[in-house]
Order: sequence, then structure tokens, then C-alpha cells
Amino acid sequence: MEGHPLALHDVMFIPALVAQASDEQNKKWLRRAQRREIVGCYAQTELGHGSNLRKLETTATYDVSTQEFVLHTPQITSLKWWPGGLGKSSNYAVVVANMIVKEKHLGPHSFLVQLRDEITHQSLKGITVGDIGPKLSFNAIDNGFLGFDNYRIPRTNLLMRHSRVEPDGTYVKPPHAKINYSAMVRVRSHMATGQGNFLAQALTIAVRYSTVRRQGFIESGEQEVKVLDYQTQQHRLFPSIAKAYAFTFAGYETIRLYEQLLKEVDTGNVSLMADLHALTSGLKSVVTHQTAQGIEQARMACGGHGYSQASYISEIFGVAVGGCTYEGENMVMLLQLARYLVKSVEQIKAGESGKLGPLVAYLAVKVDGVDLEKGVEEYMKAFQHVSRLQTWKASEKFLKLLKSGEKREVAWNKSSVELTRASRLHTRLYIAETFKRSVQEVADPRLKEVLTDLLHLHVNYELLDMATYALEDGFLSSSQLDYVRDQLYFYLAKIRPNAVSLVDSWEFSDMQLRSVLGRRDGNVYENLVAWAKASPLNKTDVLPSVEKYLKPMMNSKL
Ligand SMILES: CC/C=C\C/C=C\C/C=C\C/C=C\C/C=C\C/C=C\CCC(=O)SCCNC(=O)CCNC(=O)[C@H](O)C(C)(C)COP(=O)(O)OP(=O)(O)OC[C@H]1O[C@@H](n2cnc3c(N)ncnc32)[C@H](O)[C@@H]1OP(=O)(O)O
Ligand SMILES: Cc1cc2nc3c(=O)[nH]c(=O)nc-3n(C[C@H](O)[C@H](O)[C@H](O)COP(=O)(O)OP(=O)(O)OC[C@H]3O[C@@H](n4cnc5c(N)ncnc54)[C@H](O)[C@@H]3O)c2cc1C
Repeated sequence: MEGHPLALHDVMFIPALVAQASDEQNKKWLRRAQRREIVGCYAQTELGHGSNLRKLETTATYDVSTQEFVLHTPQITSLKWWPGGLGKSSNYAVVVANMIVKEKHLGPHSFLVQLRDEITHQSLKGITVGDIGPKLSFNAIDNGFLGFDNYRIPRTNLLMRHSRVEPDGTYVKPPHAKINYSAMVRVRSHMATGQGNFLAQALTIAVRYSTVRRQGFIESGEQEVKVLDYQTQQHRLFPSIAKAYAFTFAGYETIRLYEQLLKEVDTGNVSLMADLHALTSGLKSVVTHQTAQGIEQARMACGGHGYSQASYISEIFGVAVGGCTYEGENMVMLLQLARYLVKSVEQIKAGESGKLGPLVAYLAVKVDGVDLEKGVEEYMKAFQHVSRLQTWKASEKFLKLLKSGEKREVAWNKSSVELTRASRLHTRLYIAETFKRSVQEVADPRLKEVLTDLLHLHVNYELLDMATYALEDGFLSSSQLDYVRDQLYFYLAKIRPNAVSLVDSWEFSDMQLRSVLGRRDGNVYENLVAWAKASPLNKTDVLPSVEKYLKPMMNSKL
């Protein structure tokens, strides 16, 4: 859970080579990387810039006389900063640098760069590299810094699958300007399943513990109840169980789309890039945020023991919450999706609704009302309505500001909170839709029934959570919202008997969970005592600090 120093080798270094190096280059590098004869990382973010990639400062200047690129770190803010595995483990990196050829700045490009000697592992001349120090979590990963002092690499170390620099300095452009960002899009497409997995771990611990923990009464005179029988506890945990499933289903779809994109790009078809970029930008933001919230609720649902490291939930939280920042800061990514939504609105206004992609076609279709009692399809129409309403409102605000003479960037900034709201609603619609479709495809009728209960819980929870939007224009009445509330409580109670099976079905072993509270055998109390006794402070009855500090203080006459 604390991370692995070679994680980025698998998660980004190899995928960057697969997607961006030419077949010829990969004959040289890929097998070596796969066999781990060389260890790599993905070095893009700098001390001064992470989000705004156009302002990366590391330069790769082509020297036509030697057919080499000269990598250079012009100032302190240009140091690479953060890359996982860079500090101590990697001897190679995919480095993203601003490419300059014949004095022309050609923007960020990826280069394979050797950092350390393959035998001694010592850093090479011209390279400054090290670890950036402890972090909130992930402390088994050596996130690092890296500087170049006019460091030379061969021309052929520019990753040349999609763009090239010929020996004479002729630049051959890629088929899409952002094709070099594919390693990021890949991680974003995997993040929904990855984060769903973190959420699932925390929930497994909290749900199991909630059936061991007895406290208080529901009906007086009986045995104290398992805390999982409280409606508030169910409300804290069960909607997140539904989300963990929903995120996993959504993630399967984005992973499939990324694989499709890779194949299509190789045939020169880049049409999926904008759609997938928008989709994964929104999804990674919503999923990481809701996962962090869900894990924190799971911790609180374990009361005092949840705060102990014996629960292990704090570690899961620390790792998961990193996802809100890495691979694109969440607000920044929501605004990327918003660009796509605003463009879609502009297309509709221009009478070009027919050109809209399938995920945004609903923006052009107005619905007057829904009959929620007819089932999940009607909830989908309600989600579409709130997303459409907010997307149009935010877009109109932006377009009005533009029309009033504001500069584009200023108008955008003044509309940005509303735009991020639209992006979240659009993404939550997508999550609900993929959840619905995935449940419909389940063949086993008993499994389908339980997952359908979770789906119902999800759509009622979500609609209630976005109720202000639906009430704003009178789309939903307050009596409809009462119905949604009743349904929510109905499904909390209905799911209760299956709650433990739902988390057990994720099949985390005790070794994976590392949680005293979440043990499979439920022997929580004996093991909490054993865990406490094993604390380093309990190695001796009297600590050296007693002689050193306590006694002088207690014996002092002052
Ligand atoms: C197999 C497992 C895989 C994953 C693991 C999953 C879960 C994790 C679980 C465990 C992890 C275990 C260990 C690892 C631990 C942690 C670390 C993992 C990874 C972290 C690595 C990193 O963080 S790498 C650095 C990431 N950095 C960023 O994400 C930077 C964010 N910024 C950007 O992406 C861009 O700068 C930008 C998109 C914000 C803006 O780009 P730019 O300025 O160049 O563009 P413009 O704004 O001008 O936009 C111009 C048009 O281009 C479009 N665009 C932008 N990007 C793309 C893209 N990628 N594809 C397609 N189109 C793109 C943009 O939309 C604009 O289009 P218009 O039509 O509107 O003009
Ligand atoms: C655990 C972890 C692992 C990482 N691993 C890697 C790695 O392997 N390789 C690598 O290269 N990098 C890595 N990073 C770096 C990471 O990708 C960046 O930190 C991330 O992309 C955010 O960029 P930033 O730090 O520049 O944030 P900033 O952009 O400085 O964000 C600060 C604030 O400014 C806001 N902001 C910035 N721009 C805008 C805008 N245009 N509009 C509105 N608000 C804005 C943000 O929303 C945020 O609130 C890692 C980071 C972490 C935490």
C-alpha cells in the first residue's frame, strides 16, 4: 500500500515506450525494460510547473552538427520534481522537455534518457538526481528531483512513434498535437478501477468491523446492536459500496476505450483522443474526490479504533487521496472536460447537434419531467436534465461574458466554478449510466438482483445529493424528493443482509488489508490488545525519558 519504488516503471515508463517509441526504438529498449534490465520512471513535472505543460522549462535543443539533443535545466524552477521512482531507483527516465530545433520551440516532447550507470548505478556526469523527501503517504516510493547540465543524448532518443526529427533537423509533426500525453491518458483511464479498489478496501474493513462492534440499543431490553444495524451507519457506508462497484464498471469501459485508442492511433485515426481526454479528465477527478470522501467516512464509521493505525484506513486514505493531485490536479482536469462541454453547447447553438458524440448528445434534448416510480431509466433522464441545465447555464455565463468584451481567459476564469459543477454532473451521469448498463449485462440472476439493489441505492443517493439543481427549475417536486428519500432508506435496509457478502466478494486477504479491525475471522478485540502490546513504547515498562525528563521535573521544587 505504501507504494513500490518500481511502480512507475510499470505504470508509466513502459506504457510511454509502448505508445510513443517507434517499433525500431522499442526493439532496443522495450524488452530490456520488460525484463527489468533497466529501470525507468516518467519525469515530466517540474518544481515550478506541473499543470501547465506548455510552460515546462527543461529544454532539449537539437545540435545538428553532432546529431544530439542537449538537455538543460536553465533555472531552479526547471528541476524535474515529483516523478515516482526517480530519486534512487531508476537508471533511465522518459523525460518530457521543451524541444527546440533550429531555434524553433516545438513544445513538450518525450525523450529516453539514461540517468545512472548501468553497472555502478552512480548518477552520470551532467545529471543531478535525488529524493524529494517524505510525503503524506506513498513513502516507499522515491519521488525525485532531476537537473541537467547541458547533458547530451543521441537524436534517436527522442521517442519517434508519432513525430520525428530527421538528422538535418527537419521536424515531422505528430497526427495530433497532444499525442505525447498518451501515458497520462492511460493512467487516467485506469484510475477509476484503481481508486474503486482503494475504496473497496476501506469499506471491507469498516463493514466487517461494524458487524463485530456492538454498541447501544435500537429496541430497549435486547442485546446491544451491531453498529451496522443503525441507519446512519448504513447511510455512511452502503452508498460507497455502490460507488466502489460503479467506479470499477466505469473504469473497465475507459480501459477498453484506451486500448481502442492505441490501436486506432497506429492507423492514423486520432478521432477518439478528444473524447477520451474529456471523459477520463472528468472521471479521474470525480472518482478520486468521492473515493477520498468515502474512505474518510469509513474511518469515522469505525469510531475511535478507526483513528488507530491498527485500522490501516489512514494509510489507504493517504495513498488514495494522492490521486486527487497526481495525473492532473482535479480542478484543472474538470476544466478540461468543461472545454469539451462548452464546445458541445456551441455546436448545438450552431445547429450542429447531429455532430455531437454519443456521451454529449443528451445536451441537445430537453425533457420536461420524469416519473421516478417507473424505475432507473427515469432517474437517468433526471441526471441528464440536471447535467444539461448546469452545462447550459455555465456555458451561457461564459459566452455572455465573452460577448460583453471580456478576454476569453478572463471570461473562463469568471465562469470556472460553475463550469466545474457542470463537469461533475456530466461525469456522475456517465458513472450512473455505465453502472446501469453493466448491471443489465450480468447473467447470474441472484447476482443481478443484489447489484440491482446497489444500483437503486446509488441512483437515489445521487439524485438526492444533486437535488438543489433539480429543484431549481421545478423539474422535480418536493413530493418526488420525498419518494427518493423513502427509496433510499428502503434500499439501505434491503442491502443490510448482503453487506458483508458484498465486501467479502472483493476477496481481499488479511495480508492485503493489514487491518486489525477488518480481519476475516472477526477477532478484533484480542488482536487489538496484541497489536497495542507490540507497540515499540511497550518494549520496556519504564522508558529512558523517565530518568531524563520526568524525574527531574517531578523532583523539582519549583
Ligand atoms: C495499470 C495501472 C495504471 C494506473 C494506476 C491507477 C491507479 C493508481 C493506483 C495505484 C498507483 C500505484 C502506484 C503509482 C502511484 C502514483 C503515481 C501514478 C501516476 C502519477 C504520474 C503523474 O502524475 S505524471 C504527471 C501528470 N501531469 C499531468 O497530468 C499534468 C496535467 N496537465 C495537462 O495534462 C495539460 O497541461 C492540460 C491538459 C491541463 C492542458 O494542456 P495544454 O496546455 O497543452 O493544452 P490546452 O489547455 O491549451 O488545450 C489544448 C487542446 O488540447 C486538448 N488536450 C489537452 N490534453 C489532451 C490530451 N491528453 N488528449 C487530447 N487532447 C488534449 C485540450 O482539451 C484542448 O482542446 P481544445 O479542443 O479545447 O482546444
Ligand atoms: C503522489 C504523487 C506522485 C506523482 N508522480 C509523478 C510522476 O511520476 N511524474 C511526474 O512527472 N509527476 C508526478 N507528480 C506530479 C503531479 O502530476 C503534479 O503535482 C500534478 O499534476 C499537479 O500539478 P502541480 O503540482 O503543478 O499543481 P498546481 O497546478 O500548482 O496546483 C495548485 C493549485 O492551482 C490550481 N490551478 C492550477 N492551474 C489552474 C488553472 N489553469 N485553472 C484553475 N486552477 C488552477 C489547482 O487547481 C490547485 O488548486 C506526482 C505527484 C504526486 C502528489
